[in-house]
Amino acid sequence: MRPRRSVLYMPGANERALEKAKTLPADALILDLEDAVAPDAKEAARERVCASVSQYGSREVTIRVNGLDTEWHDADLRAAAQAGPAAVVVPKVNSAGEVHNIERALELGGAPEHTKIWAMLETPVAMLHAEEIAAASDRLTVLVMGTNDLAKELHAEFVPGRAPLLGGLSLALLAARATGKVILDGVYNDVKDVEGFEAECVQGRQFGFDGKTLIHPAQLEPCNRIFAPSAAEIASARKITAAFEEARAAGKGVVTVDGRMIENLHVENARRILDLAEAIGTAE
Ligand SMILES: CC(C)(COP(=O)(O)OP(=O)(O)OC[C@H]1O[C@@H](n2cnc3c(N)ncnc32)[C@H](O)[C@@H]1OP(=O)(O)O)[C@@H](O)C(=O)NCCC(=O)NCCSC(=O)C[C@H](O)C(=O)O
Ligand SMILES: [Mg+2]
Repeated sequence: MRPRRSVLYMPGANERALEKAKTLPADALILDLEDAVAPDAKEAARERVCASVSQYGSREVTIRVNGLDTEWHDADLRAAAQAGPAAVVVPKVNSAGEVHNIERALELGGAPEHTKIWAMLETPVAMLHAEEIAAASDRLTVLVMGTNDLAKELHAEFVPGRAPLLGGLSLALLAARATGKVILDGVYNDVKDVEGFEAECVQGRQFGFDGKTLIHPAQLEPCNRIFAPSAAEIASARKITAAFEEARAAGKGVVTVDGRMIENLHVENARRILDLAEAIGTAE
């Protein structure tokens, strides 16, 4: 299991941020060629980003290309295919057909097998097509929420608790889980609002997101903490797996732990928690 609690965007034209990220505790990075890069800086950013893919140690490094309907998309995809990041992040994916086109372009561009597709879901059409997008290709491994664009398209307001976005978030989560893909929550724009950010991380985790996309280094620590299993969750998961194994050895399929019924499905969840803790390095 690969942890993707914290996934930090960095503007591809910002040399300082690209350098700084080499020391930051992000599980994954998105080197951005899209929204965070001005039109006249797109080509220089593409060159810089592609040249720096291998410089981030164990962090999972991805490149966000410009959208399918832009003049930069084809050249971005060709360059990214050659650079061979862990994934190409594609904004505003709206259909399975678009995923197939991206897949073909990566193959034609000579992308290595390990370069996957992360599709951004950020339009009303994408929400309604979430399952077909998620299921379109084995190369597509991660769905990424684009909540700024989604709010804009919906004419929705940003409010604590995100009520206007919950329908879209739920559809995307259902699609991810139905197709066995990882799913990342959208960004929180107010980098100074620590309390609001933490509340949104907790909400995202409760929803079932695997992690959250971020825009500022200060968001890393709370995000890593909130999306990691707590010590109490790890202890409980250990107790559940141990009790269930004991029960199985005694020929039983169900057992109680601390007064609660435990069946195979709870054990599967406990194992997922232990695998994640192991991958993060907090299992002990
Ligand atoms: C939001 C920012 C513009 C704030 O920048 P700034 O005011 O420079 O921040 P600080 O002065 O507090 O920075 C402190 C140091 O941290 C480095 N830094 C800042 N941000 C990053 C980053 N993202 N990655 C790595 N390092 C970063 C600064 O260089 C400072 O370093 P030092 O000088 O050594 O102290 C800025 O944070 C920023 O640009 N963030 C990313 C914005 C971005 O990428 N936006 C696009 C992606 S989000 C999106 O598109 C959402 C989606 O599509 C949707 O629809 O929702
Ligand atoms: Mg967007």
